[in-house]
Amino acid sequence: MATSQNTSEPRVEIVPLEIKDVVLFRPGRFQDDRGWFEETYNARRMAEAGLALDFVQDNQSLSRAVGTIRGLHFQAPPYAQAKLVRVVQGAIFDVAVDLRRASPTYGRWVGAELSAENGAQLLVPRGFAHGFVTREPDTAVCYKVDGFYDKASEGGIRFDDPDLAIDWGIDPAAAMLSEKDRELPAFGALGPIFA
Ligand SMILES: Cc1cn([C@H]2C[C@H](O)[C@@H](COP(=O)(O)OP(=O)(O)O[C@H]3O[C@H](C)C(=O)[C@H](O)[C@H]3O)O2)c(=O)[nH]c1=O
Repeated sequence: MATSQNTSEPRVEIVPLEIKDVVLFRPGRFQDDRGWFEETYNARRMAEAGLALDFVQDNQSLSRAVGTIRGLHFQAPPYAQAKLVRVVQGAIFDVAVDLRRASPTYGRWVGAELSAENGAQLLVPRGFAHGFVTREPDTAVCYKVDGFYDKASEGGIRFDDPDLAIDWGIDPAAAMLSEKDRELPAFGALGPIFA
């Protein structure tokens, strides 16, 4: 009978990004001959890393086509949401846009490659718009939010806004979008939503 060997101890890896409040990290995987095990979320470890949030809802979406873009979305206060995003199947380029008027990085975006393979997670604080483009077919994205869904407070910005100039790595004309996302307003049309 084969027995598995535990070949490595995981450690949380935090990768600094250009917008310091958006955090990219990897919880760490216990690798052995069978594969791996990972604590994908641990409230105590998040608190120890200074990333404590009270998540109240888990979401999951499946996007079948490569080049599917979901976003850029946010919920306005008092229903703003921080998000902890990870990919359980496939891969995305995940993007956060700083909408906090008082922020030195207001109107700036930051992105990271998240995949089932790399196990990376992106923590997007309240005050940001969030969106992603899929890099593989049948990509499943799971994310925790710290505020309940509130349709009336939903807002968004069109993915190809020229002022944001997000490099999605695809031809914008080839993007798969929902009708809702095709109709999203320009960044310049946003009012003062987040202080
Ligand atoms: C977000 C959400 C949606 N819905 C319903 C509303 C629609 O009938 C249906 C699809 O919603 P939507 O087209 O907004 O789904 P996405 O385009 O994936 O939106 C999400 O994509 C980007 C990347 C985000 O960061 C947001 O969390 C979220 O806006 O699910 C719910 O019932 N609860 C929810 O929390």
